[in-house]
Amino acid sequence: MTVSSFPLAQLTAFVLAVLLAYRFAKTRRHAPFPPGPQGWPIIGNVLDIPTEYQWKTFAKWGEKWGDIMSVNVLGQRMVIINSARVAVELLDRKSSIYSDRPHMVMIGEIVGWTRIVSLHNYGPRFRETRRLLSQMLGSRDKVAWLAPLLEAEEHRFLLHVLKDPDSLVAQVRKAAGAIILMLAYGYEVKDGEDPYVAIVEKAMSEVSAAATPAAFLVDFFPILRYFPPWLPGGGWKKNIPEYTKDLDAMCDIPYQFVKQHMAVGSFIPNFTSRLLEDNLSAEREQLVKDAASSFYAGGSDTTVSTITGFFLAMMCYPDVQKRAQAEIDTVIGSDRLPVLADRGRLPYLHALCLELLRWNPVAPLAIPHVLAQDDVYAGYYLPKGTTVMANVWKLLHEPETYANPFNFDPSRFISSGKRTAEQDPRSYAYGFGRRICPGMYLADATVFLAVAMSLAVFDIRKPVIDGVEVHPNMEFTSGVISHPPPFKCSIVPRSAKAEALVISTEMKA
Ligand code: HEM
Repeated sequence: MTVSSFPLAQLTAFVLAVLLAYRFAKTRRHAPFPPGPQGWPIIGNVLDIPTEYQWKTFAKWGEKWGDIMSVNVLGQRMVIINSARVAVELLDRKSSIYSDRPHMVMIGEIVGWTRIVSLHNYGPRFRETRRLLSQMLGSRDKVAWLAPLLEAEEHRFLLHVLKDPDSLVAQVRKAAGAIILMLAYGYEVKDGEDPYVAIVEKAMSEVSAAATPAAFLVDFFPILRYFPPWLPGGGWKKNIPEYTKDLDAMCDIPYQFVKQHMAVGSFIPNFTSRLLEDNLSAEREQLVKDAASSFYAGGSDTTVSTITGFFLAMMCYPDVQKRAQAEIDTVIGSDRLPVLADRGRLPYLHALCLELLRWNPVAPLAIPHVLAQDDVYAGYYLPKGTTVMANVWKLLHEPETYANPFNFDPSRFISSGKRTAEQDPRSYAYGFGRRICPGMYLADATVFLAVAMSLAVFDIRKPVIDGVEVHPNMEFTSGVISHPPPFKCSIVPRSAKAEALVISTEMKA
């Protein structure tokens, strides 16, 4: 093995060099692209793109190269948008051609995640899945019908946090999973370890690790998928069987749960059951199954980041917390918990939820879009197949749009006297055009309930350890989904009455 691996390594290197040279030669034939940093021959800007916090580097590059710029990644062009104007003009207004997704060979094609809507190409299957999701979640009014379920789940969350404040993040995660599993499959999550939550969380953690840009060379050179695993550099293949098995389990097991319960006539109506009532073709059944899994894929980790970030923000900005609590006390009082229908009467709470979306956006670079046909914009040539990334983080920290953008200040979204409210961050935080987040009304409602209910009953403070107040790290993580860093937090009931309210409400829930 050791004797033969040297020529094999050389052979692999040779084949890669040929592939790179071919890609480079192809690229040079193209007309001018939007400007960007000078890259190296063949590999382009690969070495310039950091592996972490890419949105910060892209924002800095934007100062030099402008609102629309481009880089070359191993011969593939990637356009970066650093302004709201360009994002709206391309991704919203020309959405019919800017709504494809990157071709992810490893996680998408080989493991099979292309069955989930976020990785669907723009086409009939994508449109049908979006139509089905929209029937349930596509407007504020539709989500208002789900209010009793969301409120019950957030009540349960309060009780679990009351009993064990140190398990905050686990409880946020569990509540998000419980909402999705109930909506998609009518499945009620058990207390303690839940087997269905474990199945979906495992598949989700695998895809988030594998979906990191440039994680696999095969995404750039699809021919590598046909190389045997024993060649040098073939180690990426070893996880494929496990990843595929876990994805199948995530899609199949909750779906079978619905079918079994429908067969005996005992089920809570849900997204899947509503679509399974007629006799379906095998193809249609597959589509319904995959659409239901898309709920979890899109909604499990995202609201978790925003709600956990809320607890971090409240510790660090006690004045904001006091003002929000004062609003609840005045408008709702202390005899009941806030509900979704109260939102219109709680403008500061509403503004607080907007500021959470803006302050540290959950998806700082959204999900990349891909251009389906050649386009020309502002004199630049953008060929079919170009990956287009909107730097959502930059759009939401633009000083011309948001005064003192690094301050956490909900009042920026409230008009007063001569001051007009700043741009609603939901215009960008949920993405763009035909790919805009299909769960945004659900996310909006879930975040509002978690924030309003928690502030109604808890005081959230920095922990005191050995008599010293501990200041948390505030730097959110890097990644497709950005999370608050781990932190400790003191969560105590605001009063005996608040505590009793949590306990009694849970009994009703
Ligand atoms: C605070 C919470 C959330 C935020 C900030 C958020 C944000 C986003 C963003 C930025 C995208 C990419 C849009 C684009 O490509 O332009 C997206 C896609 C998606 N989101 Fe959300 N999301 C959230 C919650 C949810 C929830 C609760 C669901 C559950 C149904 C969901 C389901 C999806 C799906 C299925 C996609 C893929 C859509 C597609 O590719 O067509 N999201 N989301």
